[in-house]
Amino acid sequence: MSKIMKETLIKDFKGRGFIDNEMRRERVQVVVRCRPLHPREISDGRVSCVTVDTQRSTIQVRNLKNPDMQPKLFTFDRTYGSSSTQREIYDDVAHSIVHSVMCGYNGTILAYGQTASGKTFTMEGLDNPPEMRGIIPNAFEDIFAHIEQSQSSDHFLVRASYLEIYNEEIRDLLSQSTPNQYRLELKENGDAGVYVKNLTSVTVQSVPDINRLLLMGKKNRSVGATLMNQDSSRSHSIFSITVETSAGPCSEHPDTEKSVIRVGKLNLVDLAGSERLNKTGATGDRFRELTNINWSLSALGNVISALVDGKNTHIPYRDSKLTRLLQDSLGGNTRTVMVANIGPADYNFDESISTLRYANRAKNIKNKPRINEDPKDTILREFQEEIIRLRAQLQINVPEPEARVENNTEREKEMQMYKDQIRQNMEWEVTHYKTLSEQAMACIKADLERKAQQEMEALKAEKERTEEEKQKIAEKLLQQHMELQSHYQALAREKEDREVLAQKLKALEEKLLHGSNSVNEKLSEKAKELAFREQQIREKEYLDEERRRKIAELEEAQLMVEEKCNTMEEDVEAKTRKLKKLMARYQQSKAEISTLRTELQDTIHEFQRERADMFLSLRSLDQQLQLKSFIIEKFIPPEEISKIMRRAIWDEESETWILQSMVQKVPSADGETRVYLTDGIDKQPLQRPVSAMGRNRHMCRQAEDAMARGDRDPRYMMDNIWRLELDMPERTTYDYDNAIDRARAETDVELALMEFDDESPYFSYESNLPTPANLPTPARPKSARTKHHSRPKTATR
Ligand SMILES: Nc1ncnc2c1ncn2[C@@H]1O[C@H](COP(=O)(O)OP(=O)(O)OP(=O)(O)O)[C@@H](O)[C@H]1O
Repeated sequence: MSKIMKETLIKDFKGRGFIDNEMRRERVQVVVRCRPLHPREISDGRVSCVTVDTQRSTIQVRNLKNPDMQPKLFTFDRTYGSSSTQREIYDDVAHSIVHSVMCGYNGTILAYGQTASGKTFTMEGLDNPPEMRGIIPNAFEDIFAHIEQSQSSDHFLVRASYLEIYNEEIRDLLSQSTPNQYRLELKENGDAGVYVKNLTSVTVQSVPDINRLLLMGKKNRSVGATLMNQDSSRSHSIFSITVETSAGPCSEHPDTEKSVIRVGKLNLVDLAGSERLNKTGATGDRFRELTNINWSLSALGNVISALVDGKNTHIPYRDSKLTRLLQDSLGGNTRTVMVANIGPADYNFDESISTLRYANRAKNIKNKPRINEDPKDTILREFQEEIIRLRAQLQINVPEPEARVENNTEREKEMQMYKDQIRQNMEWEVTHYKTLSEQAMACIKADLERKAQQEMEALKAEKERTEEEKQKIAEKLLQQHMELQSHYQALAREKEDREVLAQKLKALEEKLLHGSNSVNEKLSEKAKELAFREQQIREKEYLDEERRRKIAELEEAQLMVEEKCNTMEEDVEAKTRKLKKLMARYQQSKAEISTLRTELQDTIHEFQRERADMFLSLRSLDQQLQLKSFIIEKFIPPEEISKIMRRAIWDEESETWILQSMVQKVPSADGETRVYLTDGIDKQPLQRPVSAMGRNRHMCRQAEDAMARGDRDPRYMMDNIWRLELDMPERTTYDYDNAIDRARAETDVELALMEFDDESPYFSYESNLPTPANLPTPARPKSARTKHHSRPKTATR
């Protein structure tokens, strides 16, 4: 990031009062958006109880049921009324966070509020028309326009992931697996902090790419209809965009050979809506969803309170998956903005007040944002190194086969030249000898014949030699041809390899985005638009700041003028005015105290309501627990329960009970592995049963005893089993002559008559049924006469 950029950011945040100079800390920015009344609310005759003052960033809520009650006034960093536009919200709230993510900061934008208050509308908006798009799609456009605008030496790698927390389970919304397979675990390590193991992270190159991911994830999200919202989000969702930036040897680091890599992560969080249990009357799955939503939101509230309190050394991040995932955003190293959404309708008075209180507390959280510079294991660094390696591999010089072909043709030309010379010599000799006399000709002829004879012989010898040489040359040529062939093949293979490498290089280079590489008409237009908008935002901020400053100055000047009145009359008047002012202030303070009192009352009422809600869910959980204990007590033998309890271990990571394996393998001193059977305390070596002496097959204990008694009962003869407990089946009848059996029968009758008492809350007798004392003695069942079951008869062989 250039120095100017950094300074602008700091100035921007200081200007808004988010940065505390000494501590380098930054407040969580909190803005409130109040949506318009729904057509349904209007037709139901609902009216607005909310007044938004965008100039003073205040919001006032009146209780229309109780007009005597003082309206409640809250002040935030910014407030937006029903006429606010999506663009306005993005420019004021999200733009600077997205901007800082591009510079290597982490940023979080969080939408909070009651169900149907407009969280999803603020975060995602509508697809069409484009002006209705929310923070998430606008952030996509902004990120890619920033990349487009940056210098060509800068490289970027953009990745996206999308998850939801549904019923305290983390689900990967970009996974191709079926819903049951995409539940993920949370992990923590020093460098990465809290992260989700195996979460799908997709590299994206353009706005349409990332929009496709958002659409895909939205299809997988858990939504359902509630009384207030047809498409209510039943889970908290987090869309994360990680931008890795390689800034190249820049003005800040001129001597570095390697470029500096910065990693910024933007979390776009759409929380599930809070709802009162007793207001919705939800049952079944909806009840479970709602309990989990309220649970995690109250865990978030507890984290906010603990952070704001300042005295708390323990912040309960581990209470829910949501708070663990937002650990860095609340009190960590992230720039955070919370958008609290409310509905204006009078019947939502309680919920709106509760949301505003929640947001008011969050205003005081302080974070310590820092740039993530050169963190370990960045994917961008890996890609850059791989690209350098591939380029080097592709640049190795390979001699081209054409050169060899050229050599061959030159040799052929030389041969042709020699042939031409010999032919010319011969032609000259023939024309010279034609001019001589006959005698001389005879002499010459004889001489020539002799010479010819000699030459013939010499030629014959030469021919033979040439034949041999020709043979050798042919062999050599063949060998050369084969060599050439294999060389061509090697070259073809090399060419293929190079093509593969080039493709790999192209794919890698395409994943990296460059400032000027990605120039295309549309994007350039977008970049221009972005620059223009940025200018507008700055101007708007400057004007806002100016306006605030002028109001303060005028107020101050007014006071000064009043104080400077010289004449007595003026003095008296001024003093009277001052007195009036003091009186007004006194009245105001009095009113404030009474407001605080009513607020305290409200808080107590709210607390009582929340307690009632909690009690309701606790009771339901307690009932379920009692039912399970009841089933365990009545249907599982106590020794089995204690065995399971001994073997059960609480697994911190998966937050579930797991059963220790019954078979334990322990390496012994002699290097062998012994196998033991364990019930959690005792260990018995697991061995094959010993064969009875003189027998060639294993026998059970009963068979051995029977042998010892001399009993030759044939039913043990074929026993080849480890352990055989010949337990009798459970008794199903009672023996009324036996005192214990009689008591058991009476207890069973009592249990059959018991019902769950909502008030106590314990099991009690059904009120309209007779108690066991009044019961007539049940008729003695016939089978009860038998004291014991007769042993089942074994089939004789
Ligand atoms: N500022 C707004 N302008 C116009 N319509 C809005 C605005 N805010 C919300 N709405 C409309 O209100 C309805 C509910 O909004 P939305 O689904 O965003 O609520 P939510 O808070 O996300 O609810 P839940 O928590 O149940 O998911 C939608 O039909 C949406 O279009």
